[in-house]
Amino acid sequence: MSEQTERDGDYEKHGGFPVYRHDPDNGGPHFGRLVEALRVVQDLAVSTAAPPEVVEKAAEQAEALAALLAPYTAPEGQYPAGRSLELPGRGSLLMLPWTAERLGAEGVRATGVFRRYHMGGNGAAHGGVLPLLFDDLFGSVTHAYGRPISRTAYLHVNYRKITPLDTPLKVEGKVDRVDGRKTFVSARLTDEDGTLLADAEALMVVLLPGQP
Ligand SMILES: CCCCC/C=C\C/C=C\C/C=C\C/C=C\CCCC(=O)SCCNC(=O)CCNC(=O)[C@H](O)C(C)(C)COP(=O)(O)OP(=O)(O)OC[C@H]1O[C@@H](n2cnc3c(N)ncnc32)[C@H](O)[C@@H]1OP(=O)(O)O
Repeated sequence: MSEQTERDGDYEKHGGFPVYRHDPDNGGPHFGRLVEALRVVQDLAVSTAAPPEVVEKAAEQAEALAALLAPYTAPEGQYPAGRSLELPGRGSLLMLPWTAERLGAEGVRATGVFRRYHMGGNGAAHGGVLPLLFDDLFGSVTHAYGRPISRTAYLHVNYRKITPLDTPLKVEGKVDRVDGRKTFVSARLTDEDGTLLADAEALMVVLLPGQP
């Protein structure tokens, strides 16, 4: 493997995408703990008003943590973040810390909560995190359906009700229709009572050989 991320034009008939494989170790024994601790830090970073001496100490510790990890930067597809299927958000801080409960051709279901870090205004989830949730779900839906690697061409979200924080929620997505390179998908976000909070539909387009 070269210094560059491995790219294979015929990577399971996908486009010119880096090779991604599930990390069966989920990053090893401590990775999930690290990601959760960092999520707590994110929650606190957006919701604390600490005095300057505490902020200074926190900044020093954050800088020390960054310096500890920096030597281990790896090429795309070769670090556990995003590939650790058993961890919330697949171990990626970018993703919502949700867990897939069903992952198959019939559809994908995930459960989780929006946390303090995801707040928009007045105690509700930020409108921008719902498309993130749906977009990532649609990647999984398309993959689990057995479609080659595809990119989102459009994503439409209907915000039906305020999405609460710290409340167990469920999202379910499925393939509605396939037409050549096009996969039409849809999903619903509901609370535990089944109340519809948002729904979305998207078009995923299969990448051509070598397409980024
Ligand atoms: C993640 C799992 C990790 C765990 C590890 C385990 C396994 C891993 C294995 C696999 C990983 C699984 C999933 C993750 C993989 C990938 C996810 C990546 C998701 C993204 O990263 S997403 C980022 C945001 N996304 C973009 O950044 C797209 C930018 N964009 C483009 O790259 C082009 O735009 C493209 C390619 C979309 C199309 O371009 P193009 O030139 O190839 O094709 P063209 O334009 O001809 O469209 C073909 C047909 O789609 C119709 N069409 C197109 N666009 C339309 C629209 N907007 N509305 C209505 N119809 C549309 C046309 O009308 C035509 O239809 P028709 O054939 O009927 O005429």
